[in-house]
Amino acid sequence: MTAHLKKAEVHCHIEGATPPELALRQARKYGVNTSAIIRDGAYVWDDFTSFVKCYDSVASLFRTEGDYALLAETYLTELAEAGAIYSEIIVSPDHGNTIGLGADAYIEGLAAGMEAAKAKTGIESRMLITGIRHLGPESVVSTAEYAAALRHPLVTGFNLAGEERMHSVAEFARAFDIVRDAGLGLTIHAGELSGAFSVRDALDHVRPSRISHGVRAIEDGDLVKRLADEDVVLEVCPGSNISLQVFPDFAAHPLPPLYAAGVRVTLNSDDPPFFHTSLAQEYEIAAHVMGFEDGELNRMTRTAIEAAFVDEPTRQRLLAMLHM
Ligand SMILES: Nc1ncnc2[nH]cnc12
Ligand SMILES: [Zn+2]
Repeated sequence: MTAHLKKAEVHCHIEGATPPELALRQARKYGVNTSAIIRDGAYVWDDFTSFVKCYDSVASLFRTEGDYALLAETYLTELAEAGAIYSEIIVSPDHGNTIGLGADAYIEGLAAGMEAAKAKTGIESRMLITGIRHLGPESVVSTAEYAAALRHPLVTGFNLAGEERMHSVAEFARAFDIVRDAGLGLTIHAGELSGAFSVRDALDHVRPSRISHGVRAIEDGDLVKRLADEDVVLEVCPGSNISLQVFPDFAAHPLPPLYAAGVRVTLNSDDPPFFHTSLAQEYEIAAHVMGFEDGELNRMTRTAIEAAFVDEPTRQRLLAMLHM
């Protein structure tokens, strides 16, 4: 059992955290037919491309500040009930723009939900704005410019998500330069759908402190050593990787050998209901399927706090909570 452990995660896409029941409620509110995206209470997709399509349809069910506040509050409250003290949610102002809400109202709605969850449960959270890779480098530069200018206290980082097999990392270097200069924390999806080369490219062109996934670094021993030597933190999402068939099963997942090689790793849920998981379940699988002991799981939680994009007093307060 891992229910008693304190937990933290630094990688969850907020629209991807929508419980199907909430999506159904939103669909009723807006008169949207969901038969193509939800069947028998579960999201319908069968590969990364159809996953993104389903994800975008779910995102389109959130149309007001209040809708986004409800989503953030719902997710973070449930996470806190599972023992989480900290969460970084990946947010995409592009979704706010697409639905006609606008980026500022999108961010303010999420922030209101994060504050409501904190008031109820104590959970601390931050937002990472993400560029969407398959929309291309120009779109990601605009998103980076928006993130750099925003200066919202709860927006502390930048990510690049989406179809990893499109474009080269080098094409996004300028976007990351913009947000680095603005003082945002940097992480990037790599080594999930693409191989070890994508992790090396990310390190060389973006210089992030963390990599979203990064697990396919296991294909290259020198790269694994580089990750360990350079203290790069991996945001590992085992349930997501199995659902998307990056690895055939949990027995083949590289989390244990990465950990054994001294790579700093964290446990994350990615898009929990899409991948039939939750942060609590990721801890359970790490314990009971991968064989990690409580002390090792606590070390992953500590790594998440150490690598979190928060100010130092907040980090010290969260680290102290791990000892309580
Ligand atoms: N697992 C994932 N990989 C890349 N982009 C995403 N967007 C939402 N979930 C994602
Ligand atoms: Zn992700």
